[in-house]
Formats: sequence, structure tokens, C-alpha cells
Amino acid sequence: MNSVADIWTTVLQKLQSELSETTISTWFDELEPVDIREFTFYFRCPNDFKKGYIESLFLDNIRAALQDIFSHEFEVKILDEEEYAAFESPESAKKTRSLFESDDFTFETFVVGPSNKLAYAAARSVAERPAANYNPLLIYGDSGLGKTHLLYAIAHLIRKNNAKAKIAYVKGDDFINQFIELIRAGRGSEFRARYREADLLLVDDVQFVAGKEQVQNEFFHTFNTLYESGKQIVLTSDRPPSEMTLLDDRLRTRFEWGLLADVAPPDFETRMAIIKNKAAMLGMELPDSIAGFIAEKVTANVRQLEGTINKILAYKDLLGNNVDEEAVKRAIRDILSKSGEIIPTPEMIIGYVCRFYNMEENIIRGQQRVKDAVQGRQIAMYLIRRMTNLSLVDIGREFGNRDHATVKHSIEKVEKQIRSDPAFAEIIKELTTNINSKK
Ligand SMILES: Nc1ncnc2c1ncn2[C@@H]1O[C@H](COP(=O)(O)OP(=O)(O)OP(=O)(O)O)[C@@H](O)[C@H]1O
Repeated sequence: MNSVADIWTTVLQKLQSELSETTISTWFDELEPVDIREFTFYFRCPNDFKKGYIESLFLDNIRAALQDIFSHEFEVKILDEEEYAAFESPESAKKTRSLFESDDFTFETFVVGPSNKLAYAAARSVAERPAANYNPLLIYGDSGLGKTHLLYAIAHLIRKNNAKAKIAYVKGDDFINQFIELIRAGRGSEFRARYREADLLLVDDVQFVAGKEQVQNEFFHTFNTLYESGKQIVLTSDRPPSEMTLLDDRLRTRFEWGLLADVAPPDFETRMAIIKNKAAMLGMELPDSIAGFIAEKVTANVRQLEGTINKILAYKDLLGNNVDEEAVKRAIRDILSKSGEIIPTPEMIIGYVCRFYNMEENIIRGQQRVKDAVQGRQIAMYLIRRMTNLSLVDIGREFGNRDHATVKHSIEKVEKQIRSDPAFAEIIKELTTNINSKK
């Protein structure tokens, strides 16, 4: 038993005592053993859905089987196509090609609602007429709301219309790492060519370049070269440029030259549509009552909605369950307890803001006009609006039945201060991060 393929066959034999034959053939058929390095077993899985499914359900089984065979602990890593390309050839420029060719992240699979319609329309316009209207396009918003999906959709359509288009996709932190690596190795011109000769530059999570002087300088020149030669640039970030406190001013102004489009958490109807769409894509029909139940409970982002549906499918498949409310509740609980994944509720957000200002909840919810209470209340209203989808009227109800105009005014005040006061913007960012990461 030498090759990784042989070892994998043995692992599969062991798994047969715990998992049904159907489960194994359904979920492991696209899993290809690649290599074992330093007690990590690497697989390749071109199907992102199956990859996620295996990662959430079967990693422990695989690790245990490996431990059994080798009497040693193993890590298991499943590579998607992009990671596999990097694994095989770390500097492969073809890294992300398969993603753009995938039909999973296109405009057709993106559900449009009030929370993302501007970003969607702008992304479509950019893909149909690159560099004609909005250059750069910057899409910003919290995690899991479809920013990367829209980037891929742009690349997908541009590639479809022009098979020869040179598309450069990079994550902000990879841009930094590649810059450091290649400059240090004396291969700066290779790095520059990679980005400055692109027809379309897509930078995901561009906020990471902020605060790194040399990287910002490099990015500035890349931006100018592309912009001046009429090439489209699309950026995503977790916040608008006005809130990137460490960003170089000359980059900030450039980021704001084109169009800024935000994505917010989807409202109830959009969540329903996303749930039904995702379920249909997986060949599962969900009754309205169940879809509605999920849409009511899982409000923060689309990644959580997807996770919930994947779990439900897993229960159905593994336990032969009907999809009833109990199974759904369990799926939601699982998603909530997964590290870093939470659904903020108004209570939770108010709790965080109270802790930050060191004040009692009844003060923030009540009528007091002292400065901290007023500001804390306004911030809490702003965060609830941004993170939960409650309507202005619902938010008013949380704060002693204030009317919707008062809530709207409070939220606008916070938005204005975020734009004019970097330190304040930083506080809001920190509160958001803390709430999102359950700290
Ligand atoms: N409106 C939508 N319609 C359909 N699927 C969506 C929508 N929004 C998000 N998704 C799906 O949710 C998942 C998370 O989205 P995505 O990776 O694009 O988020 P993101 O905003 O880039 O988050 P992060 O900043 O954490 O990278 C993806 O699988 C994506 O396809």
C-alpha cells in the first residue's frame, strides 16, 4: 500500500462500516486523492458543493480512518480548483480560470432584491460594457452577502463574450503576499505584468492593502496603468473607502471615482427566493412553511442560508428524514453554533453597544437624553438596521416605540458621522466585527 490512491481505497473500505454505500458513492465520487505531505492528506474536489458538504460532515470520519491505518494523527485538506492549481504550481497564472468557467457563480444564479439590486445592476453593466460607465466599480458590504459571487459573474460574462480577455483576479491579501514574494525574488516585472497587462482586474477584499505603504504604492500604479488604458477595474471590500481609515488618500479618491455600490443583508422576500433557489439547485423541494421558517430565523447573510440548506439536505440524505420543522431547527442550531457564524438579534446588538458604553440596557432603550445614551441608541439603531433587516418601525419598537422618522434620522446621523470621523468609523467597524464574530 504505497500510493495515495491505495491509501484512499483503504480509507474508503473503513468508511463503509460507518456510512452507507449510497452516501459514499454520492459524496465521494468527485474527491480525488492528491498527495500526503507532513501528515496532511490532500484531496482535490472540483465540485464546491460536495467539498463543503464533505468538510462539514465527513472530515472526522476520514481523519479517524487515517489514524487507524497509520496510528498517527492526520489533517485533511480538500482543495478546490483554484487551490489545486496553486498546490500543483504555486505561481500558475491560470489559478482561477475554472472559477470563471463554473456555472455556479453567474448573474443567472444570483437572486436580486432591494438589498443588492444596485450592486447587481452595476456589475451587469460593467460586464456588458467594460470600462464604459463605472470605472472602478467598488462593491462593499459585510461578509457572505454576494460580493465575490458578483465578481465571478462579471468575469464569467466577460469571458463568455470574449474568450481571449485577460482577467486578473486576486484577493487583497494575496496581492500583498505575491508582491512581497516576487519583489524579494527579484521578479517584480513578472508581478507587474500579471496585473498591469490585464483587460479586467478584479480585487476581492481590497481593504487589506490599506496601511501597507509599498503595497499601496504598487497598487496605485497598477490602478493608474489600467485606468489610463481604458481597462475595467472592479473591487470589493467590507466597508466603503470613507471607512478605510488607513487607506492612502490618493487611493481613496480613485476608489471613489467610479461607482460605490453596497450589498446589505437580504430582506425576507429575497431570503425566501434564495432559499428556494438553492434548494431547487440541489434537487430539493421545500414547502413554503419551511422556507418561511428558515427565512425568519436566518437573517444575517446568505452564507448562513446556504449552510442551513446544506445541513437539511444532509439530514434528509443521512437519516432518511422528512424535512420537518424539527430537522430545520436542528440545522439552524448547527449553523449558529459553528464558530464565527451567528445571527445577530436586536437584543445581542443592543447588548454589545451597552457593554461598549458601559450602560444599562433600559437606558439605551429608554428616553434619556444624556450624550452617551443618545449616541449609543443611534449606533444600536444603525447596527440593527444594517445587520438584521428589521424595518424602521420594528427598530422603533425596540426603543420604547419611537416612530420610524426618528429611527431614520438616527441612522442618517450615524452614517454622516462615519463619513466625516475616521475614529468613529473605526468604532462602528469594531462593534460590527465583534458582533459578527461572537466575541
Ligand atoms: N443574492 C444572492 N443570490 C444567490 N446566492 C448568493 C447571493 N448572495 C450570496 N450568495 C451566495 O452566498 C455565498 C457567499 O457569498 P460570497 O462569497 O459572494 O460573499 P462575500 O460577500 O464575497 O463574502 P466575504 O466577504 O466573506 O468573501 C456564495 O455561495 C454565494 O453564491
